Amino acid sequence: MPRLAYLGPEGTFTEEALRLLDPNAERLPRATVSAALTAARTGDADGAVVPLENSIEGAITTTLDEFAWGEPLLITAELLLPVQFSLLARPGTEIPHIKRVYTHPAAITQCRAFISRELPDAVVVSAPSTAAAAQEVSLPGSPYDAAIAARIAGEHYGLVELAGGIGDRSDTVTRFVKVSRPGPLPAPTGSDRTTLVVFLTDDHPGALLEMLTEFSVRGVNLTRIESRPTGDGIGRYFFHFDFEGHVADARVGEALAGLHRICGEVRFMGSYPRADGVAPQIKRGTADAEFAEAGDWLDRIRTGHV
Ligand SMILES: O=C(O)C(=O)Cc1ccccc1
Repeated sequence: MPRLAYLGPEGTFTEEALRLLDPNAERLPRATVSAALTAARTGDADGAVVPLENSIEGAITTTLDEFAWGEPLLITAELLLPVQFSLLARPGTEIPHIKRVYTHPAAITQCRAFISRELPDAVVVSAPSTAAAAQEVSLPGSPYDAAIAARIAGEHYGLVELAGGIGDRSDTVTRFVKVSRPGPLPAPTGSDRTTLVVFLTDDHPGALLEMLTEFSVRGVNLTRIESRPTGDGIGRYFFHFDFEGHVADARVGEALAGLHRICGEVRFMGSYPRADGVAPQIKRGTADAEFAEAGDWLDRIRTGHV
């Protein structure tokens, strides 16, 4: 039974994602994404489940930066989870009396319309997670009047639901990933995704285009690209890429090798099954068999067998 750390406490969306990814895992709640990843790195846990991005606000930057700067980890699975938010409070609280709301920043950005319509005068404070907010609000002396969290977190911490489905959109999805210390890769399934972090050592005109060209000429379809500051001053960035395919695919392997040749550092973050099961688009001339045939053709030339 794997032991998986996650952004806790009990009742977070991350816990729901973990239960779906690995129903048999032992769950080890941690207070932050960083603490969950540290547990995976040190061996306190066999792996971790953390949020990576959502369909409204984009990346969870703590996760991206941990992946780039921390000890290497490997993504082995992903999950897309539709999330529904509820306004939760101690029994007896009424919406007009709510002055201070506590929740995770991703919930604040996804419930903006509700907050400005129903709680225009409330101060909204960032919490380490939605369930941490619900837990805090449940304490009798809490400085907060309400939390925004999953309905189940309200049930868990003895809060009542004052409003449900309060997200700006009903179709919001969060993408979670399971990570472990580097080891064997999940086998290719025919519907896979690969994640990389790429650092440039030599900034010059066209550097980003050169990276993109490595994908483009091999027919590799990108599914996410993100730039993050390196911290070394304004204008200094590194890049995250997600794209279709598995590193075992010839076109993906060739693109990686090309990036390795032209970029400062390429951190391979894993090839793993896609949660949506979508098969990659394979352009003419970029299938494994076509790469193999072209390699054989080149060998014949080089060995004088044309
Ligand atoms: O705080 C949580 O419950 C999390 O798992 C992070 C999060 C917050 C809001 C939307 C999706 C994930």
